[in-house]
Amino acid sequence: MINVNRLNKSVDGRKKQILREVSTRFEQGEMIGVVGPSGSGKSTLLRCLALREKWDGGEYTWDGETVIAGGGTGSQKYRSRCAYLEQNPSLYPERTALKNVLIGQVGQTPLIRRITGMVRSDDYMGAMDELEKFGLLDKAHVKAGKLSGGERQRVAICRALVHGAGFIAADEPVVGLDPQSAERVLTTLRTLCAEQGKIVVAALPMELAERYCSRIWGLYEGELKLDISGRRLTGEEKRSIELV
Ligand SMILES: Nc1ncnc2c1ncn2[C@@H]1O[C@H](COP(=O)(O)OP(=O)(O)OP(=O)(O)O)[C@@H](O)[C@H]1O
Repeated sequence: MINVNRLNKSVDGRKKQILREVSTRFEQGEMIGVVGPSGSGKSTLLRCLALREKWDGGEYTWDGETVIAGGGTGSQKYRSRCAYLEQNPSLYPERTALKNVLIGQVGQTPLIRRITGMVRSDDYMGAMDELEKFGLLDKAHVKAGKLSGGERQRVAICRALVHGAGFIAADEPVVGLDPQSAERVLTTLRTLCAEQGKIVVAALPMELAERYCSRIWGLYEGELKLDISGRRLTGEEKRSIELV
């Protein structure tokens, strides 16, 4: 169980408030779609939840353990359990898919390992197993720069899992993908929740959140205005977050 109590976030020396008093709780196995108009704070919320941004105030607990109390970014111990997937995953283009999976993501793996690319041999088997599960075995030795957008997203998901992420925050993970690749990425994420108890929070267009997520959060001007189970939004709900 992850508990968020009164998360506040501002920028520009606290002049501009981006997230306001966001409180919620969620559990293993949930796939949550975050919807809202442009600028409503979706990316900021994801980065705060994945401990990639400093909180101005609020409390964050995981299974009763305090991650953040009264603001801050939390410790490396918790940061390494979260993955933050960007729209265009930042893979090393000249390194293979396998190597990208092995050496990990900023915030999740130590700097020395990312620079040198040093890996342990048992990690190699784990990474190959993960790539196989995601239908990427034939891409393991292809340079990341030569992969399609959907393949890159799936490599980034594998990388997160190999490095022990239990919580994945995905910022518009299917932007720019063709419908088939988008479906594959979202089905992959949904399977991780259903079968492995991972938690995924993803900023998505409303129609995709309605179709793939078990729960939907609606943000408007930094406030969590909607928190409903995954289903079609009513007209009133859409109007409450100005998505009509
Ligand atoms: N570092 C920053 N400095 C100043 N303003 C910022 C900063 N980060 C975000 N903002 C502003 O905060 C608001 C929320 O931004 P955020 O990217 O979280 O929204 P979003 O809902 O993800 O938007 P979009 O759907 O367009 O990606 C926007 O008005 C944005 O311009």
